Amino acid sequence: MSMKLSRLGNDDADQTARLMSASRRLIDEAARLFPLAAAQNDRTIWLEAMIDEVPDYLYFKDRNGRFVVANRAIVNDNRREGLDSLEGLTDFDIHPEHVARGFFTIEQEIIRTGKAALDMEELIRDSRGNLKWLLTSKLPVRDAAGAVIGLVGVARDITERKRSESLHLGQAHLLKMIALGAPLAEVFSSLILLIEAHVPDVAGSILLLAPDGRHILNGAAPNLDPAFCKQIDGAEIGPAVGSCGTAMWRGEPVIVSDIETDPLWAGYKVLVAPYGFRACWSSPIRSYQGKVMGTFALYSRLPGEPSAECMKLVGMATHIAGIAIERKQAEDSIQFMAHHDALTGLPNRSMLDERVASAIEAADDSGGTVTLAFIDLDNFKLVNDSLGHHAGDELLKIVSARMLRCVRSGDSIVRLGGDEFVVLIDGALPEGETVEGETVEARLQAVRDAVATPVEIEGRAFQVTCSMGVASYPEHGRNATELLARADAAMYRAKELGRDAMEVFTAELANRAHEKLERQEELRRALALGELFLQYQPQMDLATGRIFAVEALIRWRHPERGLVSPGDFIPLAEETGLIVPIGDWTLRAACRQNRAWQLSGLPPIVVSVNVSARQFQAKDWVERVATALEESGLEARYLELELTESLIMQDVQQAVETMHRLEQLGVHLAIDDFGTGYSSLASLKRFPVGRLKIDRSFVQDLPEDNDDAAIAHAVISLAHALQLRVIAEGVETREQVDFLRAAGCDEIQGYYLSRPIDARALQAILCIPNL
Ligand SMILES: Nc1nc2c(ncn2[C@@H]2O[C@H](COP(=O)(O)O[C@H]3[C@@H](O)[C@H](n4cnc5c(=O)[nH]c(N)nc54)O[C@@H]3COP(=O)(O)O)[C@@H](O)[C@H]2O)c(=O)[nH]1
Repeated sequence: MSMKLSRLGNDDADQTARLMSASRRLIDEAARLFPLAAAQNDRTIWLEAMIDEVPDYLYFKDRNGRFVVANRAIVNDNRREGLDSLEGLTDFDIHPEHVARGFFTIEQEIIRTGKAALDMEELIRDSRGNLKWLLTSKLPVRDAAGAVIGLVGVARDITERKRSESLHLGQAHLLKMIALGAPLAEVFSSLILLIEAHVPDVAGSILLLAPDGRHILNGAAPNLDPAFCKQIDGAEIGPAVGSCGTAMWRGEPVIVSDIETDPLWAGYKVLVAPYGFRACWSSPIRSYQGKVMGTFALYSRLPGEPSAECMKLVGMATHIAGIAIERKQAEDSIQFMAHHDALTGLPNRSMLDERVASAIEAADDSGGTVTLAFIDLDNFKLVNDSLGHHAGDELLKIVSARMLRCVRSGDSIVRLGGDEFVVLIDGALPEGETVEGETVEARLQAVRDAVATPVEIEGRAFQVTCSMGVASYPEHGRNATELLARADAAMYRAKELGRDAMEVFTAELANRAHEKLERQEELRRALALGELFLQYQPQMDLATGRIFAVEALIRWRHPERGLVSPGDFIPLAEETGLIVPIGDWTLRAACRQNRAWQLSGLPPIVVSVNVSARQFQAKDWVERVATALEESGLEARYLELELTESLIMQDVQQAVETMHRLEQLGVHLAIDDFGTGYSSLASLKRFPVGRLKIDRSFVQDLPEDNDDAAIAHAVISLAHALQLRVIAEGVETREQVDFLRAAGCDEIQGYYLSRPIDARALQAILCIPNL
């Protein structure tokens, strides 16, 4: 028995041990007294007086299950009218048949086997109708000869413990439901049922505050009539809108103890009257930050106020409901973010695939068609570069909203990223097919017109057009990927044709797209097979005539097409991202070559390397430069990186930070093609660069062209004012050299000095003292 007792809590074990020892004494006493029981003597009186003081049930039954002795606790809980004692009764007299049968079976087993049954949990209903949990032990009683003559029972009321256990289990179950993402309505129903199981005669309800913060939405009310709930759904909250509408409005609990008389229910009591509810106690459900998200209410058929215990349960319920709602909201917002673009709120690429797939499915069922239009804004970069990202974002939001207004509810506008959008429409363009009385072409034209309507941002008005490429299902592609690729190819064609145009995919475009893919593969192979190599073009100091630097220029020796100029493959490499590995290769090869020249005894020079935006924006770009230097053994001061204005202007802040990190490495920085971009003079002074390179386009018509001459003068004086050196590129003639020297230009590069040549040929030039 001690082993069994050890399974109980300390308190329970002590008490049970105490009761068991009292029972044992009672057993001894009863065995001694039994033959005389009919004529109770004085000793039984004091014995009964003693056991009557014990708050637990204590009784002795004969072999037939008849009570011989029963203490006051069990008698009180099973009192029937006109009955002061249980003596002579059996469980069949005081419990329903099925309950009594259960007790009887166990007791007969104890009597038959002589073995005790310990710590049994039993559920009974007492004479007041209350359900009670008992922890019961029953032990056989033997006479002097060892024969079982009956049994002693000890039972303790453990209803409170069971109640709190079931509450804890219920809470744990609810939290598990929430964690596993069970539907909110199911969580709410379970929560309400849990509270209803612990508060007698109430019906629970959870209402939610709509996202507009003004209206009530049904949450759950498993034991309220759905017709009643329907009447409340959508009601506007306010200072006198029943208990819940008022609790949401006030943001505090509203306890209405009599619906019939309370003014808060004046306009609503007729709704609840048919269901017989007289009291309604409602408490707000709040978010972690305290925002009201709904209410938890209990309806009672009796007028009155809730007990403190009941309000404690309501507090627990509002807390759990709050967690469930917040968890659902977080899940919804993650879900939304995964499928929508954060800036414009439009569906994103992942949603496009789904929508195209279901549009295709619907088209297959109806024998219809689907049109996909790829849109790229034409002058978006200009806005971003000149007015900054904030203005660019504003523009994207305005254009998105306008496009949305041009399409029907069944159509989709998707933002792919940057300034690229997709319009998805049921129906095909080429046949001029009409959807709801309007041709698809007219609808797409409306989108283009909406984009092209002038916009005013930060007090400045401007116009943005778009290039649109269109592909249709089933004519141009069988799935989202194919349709998108073809619409994209058509959009590129529209750009090539001068922008602000709409192009439909054609077989010719299909060939071009195929060719492009092939060229991309060829370029990838070229890098792997070593078909790329570098040429170097010298740069001369005009004051000393010394070749102080060279620009590294990439070349491709194509096995069939011969020498391919970078102008033919760098744009493709940039578009496809291949520029990153190609640029890495160029950087490492240029550093290695420069170090090789130094080791061969030539006077040290700087090697200048072109950098693309994609390379520069790579997170580990500075580390890549450091690695190239380390691997080659070249000192950082013999490397210069040429950055274009447009590259820097894509994100000035980020660019300046990266430039500073490169400067700390000791690398020189120059701005290439100066004058062709849109760098503001104000930001120029923030860039840690050493040189400006005047673009070839301003040099080629010098000295005759007055405009170019003026530009060259302006760039030179600006650079000098900022303590920068100036190099002119594309210098081909003696006249140009003379003009530039007279204008104060520091350095030159161009065919006048030398075309780009390979490393060995350049070595020969470097050996010539001064040009
Ligand atoms: N990201 C990288 N870009 C690179 C790399 N190598 C080259 N490039 C870029 O490709 C563009 C075309 O380059 P290329 O055909 O090599 O033309 C260069 C020179 O050959 C040319 N040049 C030089 N002097 C003259 C001249 O007197 N007349 C004349 N008509 N052309 C001349 O100019 C080009 C150099 O331009 P720049 O870089 O702006 O100094 C070109 O944009 C290259 O930048 C690479 O490795 N990575």
